[in-house]
Amino acid sequence: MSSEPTTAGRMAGVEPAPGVAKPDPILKASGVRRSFGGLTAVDVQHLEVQRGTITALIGPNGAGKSTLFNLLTGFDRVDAGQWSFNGHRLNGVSGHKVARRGMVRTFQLTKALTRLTVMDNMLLAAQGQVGERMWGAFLRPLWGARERANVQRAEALLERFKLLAKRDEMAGSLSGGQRKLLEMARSLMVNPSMIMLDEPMAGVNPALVQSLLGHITALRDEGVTVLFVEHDMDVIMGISDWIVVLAQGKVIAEGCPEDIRSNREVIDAYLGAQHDEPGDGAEEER
Ligand SMILES: Nc1ncnc2c1ncn2[C@@H]1O[C@H](COP(=O)(O)OP(=O)(O)OP(=O)(O)O)[C@@H](O)[C@H]1O
Repeated sequence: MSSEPTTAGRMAGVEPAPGVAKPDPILKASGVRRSFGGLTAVDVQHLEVQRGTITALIGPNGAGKSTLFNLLTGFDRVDAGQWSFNGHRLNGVSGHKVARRGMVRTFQLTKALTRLTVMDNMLLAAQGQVGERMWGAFLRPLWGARERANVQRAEALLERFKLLAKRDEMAGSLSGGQRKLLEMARSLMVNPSMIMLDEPMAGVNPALVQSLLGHITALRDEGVTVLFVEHDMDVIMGISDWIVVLAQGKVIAEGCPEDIRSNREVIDAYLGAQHDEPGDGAEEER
């Protein structure tokens, strides 16, 4: 174990260039395109995600981040391209099967899920990906050996995410931050090797941000690969091992936080678009 390179060590020799090859990619995508009418939402020539890292996917509003997440996880169909996870092609594989292969994405609590208890949310997630076949899951007998194991796993995860006391409460009664914790806990029910988080800090009060950040880095340290979309630059710069910048559907830059911070193209495309006010960029709003 001592000869294992650290995360930073593994990324140290990687050139900060769009589409660059990684030493041990868990996810590889090539020529992935998706249009809506005349609008090309995603047009990624090549992208690799290094195993065991926290990789941020950033970009201005409408850059295609959520669409790319949906495509890679089987919740939307590509117009062209292929991608593989752990060396297996994922084209045409449905969302819940992608999850079973170890790549999960978090889902916001839908209205229906807020009316279930925290524990039921966890148990549904164990059946595959939440959002699909959820009612079908209830029709199956719940108390086999597998279900008991699921309850145990759910309890352990709820304890880890400090939600065990809430196990029998409706998910809808949780605060914004607790919902994010539940979304993360739920996605871990299938023991994934990669987790994709869509804006994990959105709507979270500052006191819980540190706790969420701690959970994300702990997952990485346990070997789970994390890919996340986020707008908060402090969060992005603080925990990312690698950052991929998307603009108008294309990867325009990649690199470690220091590379990205000083990348002129990123500042123009991302920060320029984020801050509508003309100025010298010295002031920080909000
Ligand atoms: N189902 C859809 N039908 C039509 N257009 C869509 C659809 N989904 C996304 N788009 C468009 O595709 C583009 C990319 O959207 P997407 O939501 O992927 O961007 P994003 O980077 O996640 O943005 P944000 O940061 O605002 O969430 C946008 O112009 C959006 O309006």
